[in-house]
Amino acid sequence: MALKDKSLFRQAAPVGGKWIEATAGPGLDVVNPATGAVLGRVPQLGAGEAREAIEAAKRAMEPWSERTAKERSGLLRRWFELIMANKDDLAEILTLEQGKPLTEAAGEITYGASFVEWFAEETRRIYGDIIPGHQKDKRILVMKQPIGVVAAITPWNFPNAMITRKVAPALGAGCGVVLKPASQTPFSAIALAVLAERAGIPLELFSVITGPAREIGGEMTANSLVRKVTFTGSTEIGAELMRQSAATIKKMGLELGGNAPFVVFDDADLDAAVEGTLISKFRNNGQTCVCANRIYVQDSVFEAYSAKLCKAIAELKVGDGMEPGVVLGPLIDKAAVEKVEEHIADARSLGANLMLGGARHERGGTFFQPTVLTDVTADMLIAREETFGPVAPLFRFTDEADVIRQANDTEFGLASYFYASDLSRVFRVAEALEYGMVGVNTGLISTAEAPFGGVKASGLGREGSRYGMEEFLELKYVCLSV
Ligand SMILES: NC(=O)c1ccc[n+]([C@@H]2O[C@H](COP(=O)([O-])OP(=O)(O)OC[C@H]3O[C@@H](n4cnc5c(N)ncnc54)[C@H](O)[C@@H]3O)[C@@H](O)[C@H]2O)c1
Ligand SMILES: O=C[C@H](O)CS(=O)(=O)O
Repeated sequence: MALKDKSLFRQAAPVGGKWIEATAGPGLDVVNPATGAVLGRVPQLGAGEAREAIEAAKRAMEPWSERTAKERSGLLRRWFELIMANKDDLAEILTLEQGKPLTEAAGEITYGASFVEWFAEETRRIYGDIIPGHQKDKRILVMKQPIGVVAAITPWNFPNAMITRKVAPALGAGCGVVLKPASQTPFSAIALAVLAERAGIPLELFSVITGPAREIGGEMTANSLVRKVTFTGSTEIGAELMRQSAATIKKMGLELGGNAPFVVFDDADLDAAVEGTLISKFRNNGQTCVCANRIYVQDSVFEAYSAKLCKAIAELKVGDGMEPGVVLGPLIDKAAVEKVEEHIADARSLGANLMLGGARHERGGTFFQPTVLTDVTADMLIAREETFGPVAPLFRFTDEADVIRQANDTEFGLASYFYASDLSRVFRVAEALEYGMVGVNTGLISTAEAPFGGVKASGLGREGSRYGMEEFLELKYVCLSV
C-alpha cells in the first residue's frame, strides 16, 4: 500500500470517542479479494461496544444539536474538503479491500464526498412551518428536530458512498451515528472516521463498530436510544432488522436488493443503449443494487444490439483493480462466483444460449469472464434473482405492453432503465414502470441531488436529495394559544 498519508489506514475502530486498536484484543482479518492476501486487522467488537457507542452518541447529541446549523454545516464542509484532498489514498484503500478498479474507486470517493457536500448545504435549510391557526387565538408551528441516535449498517459493494449517504445527513440533522460496516470492507469506514475527527466533528458522534453483524445489529435494533435504523444490504437482512426493530418502534431506512429491467425499444439509439448497458450492467463488476439484471430487446433490433454489445464487452479488461486499464475486478468472494455460475448453469439448462464468456477467468481466484446469454426466459433463476455479477441475460420482446408486464413481474422495485426516442412512449413507459427510479436513455442515474431508493421488496425511504435529510428528522407540532 503506497499511501501518501499512512494514518488513513488505521487498524483500530472509534467507539464512543475512543480508538480501540486491533492489537488490544481479538481481531478480524481483512482480505484483498484480488490476491487473497491479508490487508490488515480490525478489532472484533460486539454488543458491549455497540451499547457504549450508542450511549456516547446520545450524550454528544445535545451539545451537537445545540450548535447552529451553520456550525454543523461548516464542519461537514470541512469533512468534504478533507475527503477530496485524500481521494487517492481513500481510493487505494477501497480498491485493496473491495476489489473495484482504482479509477472506479476514485469515482466512488468523489460520489461519496458529494453527499457530504450536499448535506453540508442542506443542513442550513431544515425549515419548519407556520400554519394559519384553526381558531382566532391559535397559531400552529411545525418544528423539525433530530430524530435521535442513528444506527447504520452498510454493505461491502460501495464501502465509502453507502456510509456518507447516511452519516452526512444524520450529522447535519443533529444526530449521533453508530455504524457497522461490512466485515469485508471496514477500512474505508475507518478512514472516513479519521477524517471526520480531523475535520472537527466530535468523535463520540461517529462510532464504527467492527465485528459480528448479528450481535452488533441485535444491540442496535433492541436499544431504545436508537430511534432510526438505516440499512443498506439484502432484502432478507433488511426484513430481519425491521422485525427486530419493531419492539422499540424505530424509524427504518431500507435500501435493499434490486432486479433492474433494461429495455431497448426499436426506436432506441443502439450505440447509446450499448454504452448504457455497459455502465448499468458492468459497473463494479455487476455488483451494484441498480445493475441491469434483465435486458429486454425488441425483436427488430435484437441482432444489431446484441452484436454491438458483445463486441463492446469483449474489450473489457479483467484483472486486479490496481492494474492500469482494468475495467472488471474480482468478485467479492467465492460465494459470489458460485451464485453467478448457478445462474448461468440454470439458464442454460432451461434453454438459454451462451453468446460470450460463461466461465471463471483464466486469472483464477474470484475473477469471472463477462458473459452474455440469449434466449433467456422468465422461468430462469437469472430472471427472478439478483445475479450480482458480470452476466448480461438478453430477453426478446414484441410489443410495449408485453415488455412493461415482464419488467414489472418481480417483487423488487429499485432501478429500471429503457432506451427510446418517441416522447409519448417515454412518458407512457416511465409512468408504467413500478420502480423507485427510472433511467431514460441513460444507464447511470445515481447522484446526490436525486432521491435514491426503491419500492416493494427494494426498501423504504430515500437517500440523497432534500428528501434524504427528512429521514433523520422528527416533526414537532406546537399549538400556541395567544
Ligand atoms: N438499495 C441500495 O442502495 C443497495 C446498495 C448496495 C447494496 N445493496 C444490496 O445489498 C446486497 C449485497 O450486499 P451484502 O452482501 O453486503 O448484503 P448483506 O445484507 O449480506 O449485508 C449488508 C450488511 O448487513 C450486515 N448484516 C448481515 N447480516 C446481519 C444481521 N443478521 N444483523 C445485522 N447486520 C447484518 C452485513 O455485515 C453488512 O454490513 C445486495 O442485495 C444489494 O442489492 C442495496
Ligand atoms: O449498490 C447500489 C449503490 O447504491 C450504488 S450507486 O449508488 O448506484 O452508486
